[in-house]
Amino acid sequence: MIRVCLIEDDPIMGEALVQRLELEGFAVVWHCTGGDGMRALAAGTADLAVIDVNLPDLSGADLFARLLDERVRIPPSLFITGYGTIEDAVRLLKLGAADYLTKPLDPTALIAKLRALAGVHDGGRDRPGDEPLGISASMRHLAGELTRMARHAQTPLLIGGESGVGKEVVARYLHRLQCPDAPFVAVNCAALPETLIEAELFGHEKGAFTGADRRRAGVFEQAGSGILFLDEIGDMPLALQSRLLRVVQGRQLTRIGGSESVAVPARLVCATHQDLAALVREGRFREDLYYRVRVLEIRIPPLRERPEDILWLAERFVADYGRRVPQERRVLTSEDRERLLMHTWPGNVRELQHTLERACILGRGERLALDDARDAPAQTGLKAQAQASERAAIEAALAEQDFSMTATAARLGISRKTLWQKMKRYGVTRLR
Ligand SMILES: Nc1ncnc2c1ncn2[C@@H]1O[C@H](COP(=O)(O)OP(=O)(O)OP(=O)(O)O)[C@@H](O)[C@H]1O
Repeated sequence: MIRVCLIEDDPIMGEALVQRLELEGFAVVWHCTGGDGMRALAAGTADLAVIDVNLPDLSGADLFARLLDERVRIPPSLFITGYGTIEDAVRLLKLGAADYLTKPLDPTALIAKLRALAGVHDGGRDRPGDEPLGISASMRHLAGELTRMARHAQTPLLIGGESGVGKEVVARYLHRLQCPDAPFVAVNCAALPETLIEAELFGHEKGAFTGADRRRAGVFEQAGSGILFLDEIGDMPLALQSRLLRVVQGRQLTRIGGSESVAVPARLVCATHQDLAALVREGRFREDLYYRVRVLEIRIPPLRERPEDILWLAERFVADYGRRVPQERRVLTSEDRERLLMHTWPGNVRELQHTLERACILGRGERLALDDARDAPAQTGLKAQAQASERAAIEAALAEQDFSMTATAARLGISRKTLWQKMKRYGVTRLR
């Protein structure tokens, strides 16, 4: 059983935490003053500590600093701060705290963090829909909304949010909640060649066009009664948007070259990092389709707006690496945590994941090489220079072509798919 030393002076909060922690299978010893807590930690009988920063006799931070001075082996410690600012958290992490939570305290988030620190998995993680999206209030709220939305299995949903925030992860979460045994089919409208999108979506009959040597079901059909995830819906060519609208409205389609109507029971979940309303105003996205696909709508906040998720995700990515490469298990130090919290993550979760993957690969022993990872794409050498100028050319062409994927790809003489892949590789987004 994991032993938790709880240092909390508020009697109501302390009692509630003891009850909840014991219910979750932790053994808790509760101390109401900093002095008592310090002596308990010095005795070395706890596996984890939960420490309120504001204690009557000495602050949680002072308590921690004194134990450090006395060279006590302090267990991984999670602080409860009343201020909720990153600066406070960073100060505590600098001292060596494992993590922090802000008041009002979310007990479920506390349990998740304690389990992560103790290296145990959530008991229910393997149940469908239980894999959490994050521990921040906004991601928990979003998970709750998805639970409600899962009950309306045919209503289209639009997921907005910057590139790399986890739109596909959220769509898959909805799928686990709604229909885990039905298909989940994902299509990226920006990566598909324009000439193939129609056949890919709606399928075709044998002989419908040159090369159509057999009947083929499109993704709408492949999704059956599951979920069809159309990523980057803002990049759907205008000509196809009216056809998509007809299918979404009538819930049936006709394959290219065919006449038979095929029922479409799948739920349509679209995603975009663009401002669809602005695309409508510019005449690049049909207004009627816009209203049709966003009957339900959610926006995933960028990582910088939910800093509580940064360390939680980071722990998961490092643990994932350890599972994949057991001979190279790495551990985040307090300096690593501090550095991760200070960065604003313009590339969101994807950037965090890639940074930690590189830091794990380049690390040694238990240590991650976070600095080296952040500097990895350093602009030295011929190859790096060629890549830097390729990236600059892509950014310039995108701006020149008003961020249209099709026009930019044509301007650069490459396919939309290649353009998409290069943008992903260089972390180029199309935000104005
Ligand atoms: N909550 C999460 N938990 C674990 N991994 C996540 C989470 N959110 C995002 N990721 C990871 O971050 C990466 C980007 O996520 P995803 O592809 O869902 O983002 P996106 O918003 O759809 O990106 P894009 O707009 O570029 O298509 C993926 O590798 C995904 O596994």
